[in-house]
Amino acid sequence: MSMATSTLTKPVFSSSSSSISKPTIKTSLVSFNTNPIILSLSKKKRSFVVNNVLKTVKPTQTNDVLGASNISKDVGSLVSKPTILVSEKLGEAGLQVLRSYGNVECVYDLSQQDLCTKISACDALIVRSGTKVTREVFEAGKGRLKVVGRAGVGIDNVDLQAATEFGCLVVNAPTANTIAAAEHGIALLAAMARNISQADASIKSGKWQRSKYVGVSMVGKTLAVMGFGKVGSEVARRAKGLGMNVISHDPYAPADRARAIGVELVSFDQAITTADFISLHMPLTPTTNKILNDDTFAKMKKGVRIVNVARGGVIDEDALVKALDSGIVAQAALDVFTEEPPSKDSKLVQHENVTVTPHLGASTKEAQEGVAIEIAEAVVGALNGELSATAVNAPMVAPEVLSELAPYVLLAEKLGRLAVQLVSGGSGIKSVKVVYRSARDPDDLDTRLLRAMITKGIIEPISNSIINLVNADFTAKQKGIRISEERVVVDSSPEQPVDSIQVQISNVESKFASAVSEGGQISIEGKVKYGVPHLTCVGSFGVDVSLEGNLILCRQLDQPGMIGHVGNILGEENVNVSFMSVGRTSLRKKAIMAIGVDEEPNKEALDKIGAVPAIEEFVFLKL
Ligand SMILES: NC(=O)C1=CN([C@@H]2O[C@H](COP(=O)(O)OP(=O)(O)OC[C@H]3O[C@@H](n4cnc5c(N)ncnc54)[C@H](O)[C@@H]3O)[C@@H](O)[C@H]2O)C=CC1
Ligand SMILES: O=C(O)C(=O)COP(=O)(O)O
Repeated sequence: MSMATSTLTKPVFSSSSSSISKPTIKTSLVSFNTNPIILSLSKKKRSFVVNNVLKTVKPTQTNDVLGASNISKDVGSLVSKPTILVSEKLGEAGLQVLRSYGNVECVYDLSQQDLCTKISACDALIVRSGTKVTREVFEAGKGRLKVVGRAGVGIDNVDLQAATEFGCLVVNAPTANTIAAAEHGIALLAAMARNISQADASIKSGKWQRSKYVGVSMVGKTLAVMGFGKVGSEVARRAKGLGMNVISHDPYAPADRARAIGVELVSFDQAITTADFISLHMPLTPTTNKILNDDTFAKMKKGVRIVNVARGGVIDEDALVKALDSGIVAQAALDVFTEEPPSKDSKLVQHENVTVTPHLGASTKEAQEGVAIEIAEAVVGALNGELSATAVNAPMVAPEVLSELAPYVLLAEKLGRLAVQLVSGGSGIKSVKVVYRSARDPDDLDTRLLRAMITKGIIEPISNSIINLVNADFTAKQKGIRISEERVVVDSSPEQPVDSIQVQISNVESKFASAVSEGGQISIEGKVKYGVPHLTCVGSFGVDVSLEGNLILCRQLDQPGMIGHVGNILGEENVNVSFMSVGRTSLRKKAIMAIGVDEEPNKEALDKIGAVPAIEEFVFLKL
């Protein structure tokens, strides 16, 4: 089969028409809700037309993989600044970063109901540990809430599953409060060993009880650090400086990192049975929930001392009270509680052998400023459509990979969008196959971003879902769409990450029969040329049309004058043609004409195209 392609940047006008056979399959306009019209897309600014007025907005990334330009389908919200709700105290430096970007509302101590009400008008939410970001919050923020920033490490107060389902990115600030938390752990350890808070309260109540508050020494004692991550390892380092023998349990920590600071990694049981002091530094997860309980306390050395600056939930608090009462645990120093604040009459808090602080681990001036800046930058980046290095519920894509893939991301989304419009009925899609042709080794090509954007292109036109890198796979699965990928190594330049992307949709009827390949699937293929996405193949027909504006695909008998004829019709209706390309299977037989148009042709124009006798079928597609 020979395939010839000719490409013209402007239509060639000719009045010749032909009167060969009647059209067989005709289709009409496919209309979708689309995003605001982006008129200029430069690194410096974006311009939008709203009520006939040209407006510009802050710089944004062109590779908007998080769908930030899709925050709302309302154009007005795009030209106004995003609204960022800060629901807990945040350092001033971070607030300044946020204020220079959006409207910042700081409203603290919101009830769950008030948070849900407020969130529906917010693009971003910044929280610390005190705000419960539940499924209801994500439901209320649906369609607008784009990112939740956790100004700190622990994200156990955020329903990550719900965030993912609603396509909301969750970012945290994992590094800026490490030292503060470690220092607080050490402070609690020393304060507990020397009865500082109890002695302080005693002397302030007029007593002088020197013999009552004899403490224990730390030097030479064994400290078990449970969780050898950022905080745990800094606690270990400091405890070594105090002359303690430090062991650690962390199933995921590399032994050489521990060894480097003189810490032995041991099993959970070995840690808790040999320790004089236990310091907890693991996240609260279903596995670590109540990891210290009746059974584990029973295994500990009598008189063990426990520090918790991780999360209250890692300890069964009732079991700890029992262990304190029985003397298994001599003392505990707690910064965190299952319920915060704990009830006033909490037996644990009131226990004379317990030292407590109100979740102060991260509360140093330095840490709060650092965390605030870290989270503000991550949130602003996310609102710009960038992927954050601290994304908690999205695949990490390195910035260099992101920038390299940028034009392919656009191509992927447009191919998905085109492919779905070729399906008759626009629904019932079960199986999508994506074929990437690339000279790269498959290990050097991260296709998650491309797959997500194809999924976005396929699903968004046929549903109310807003798809981005966060929720693409989840939503596809939920809608019963199986997306498989195939890599074909081709002999082209490995400089380019991808040579071509082909999207195939199987087991569906097409409203444009020529888009169905010999294998029976709807199949379209595209390439990036000079940084611009192009459609290069429709079914078995080769074409070459840049994927900008809208597209008309016509199948006609290959004969002179067709381009001019259709171009004339569009010209008469004031529709500007940006690109034209003809692909044919063999001379004077069937040909496909791909016409890029800036405007959406009206019904009359489309009817006139349909009435051209040589045109057998056509479809208008919105990109
Ligand atoms: N009290 C406070 O104000 C603060 C509390 N934190 C809490 O401290 C904890 C640790 O924070 P980072 O060190 O920054 O996190 P990280 O992620 O660097 O370290 C956590 C470590 O726990 C380990 N881990 C996971 N499951 C474990 C298990 N079952 N047993 C033992 N180890 C396990 C992980 O492998 C990881 O190495 C978090 O829960 C965080 O929320 C952090 C900062 C301040
Ligand atoms: O970063 C963490 O995990 C913390 O626990 C700190 O919490 P906060 O931001 O002080 O409410």
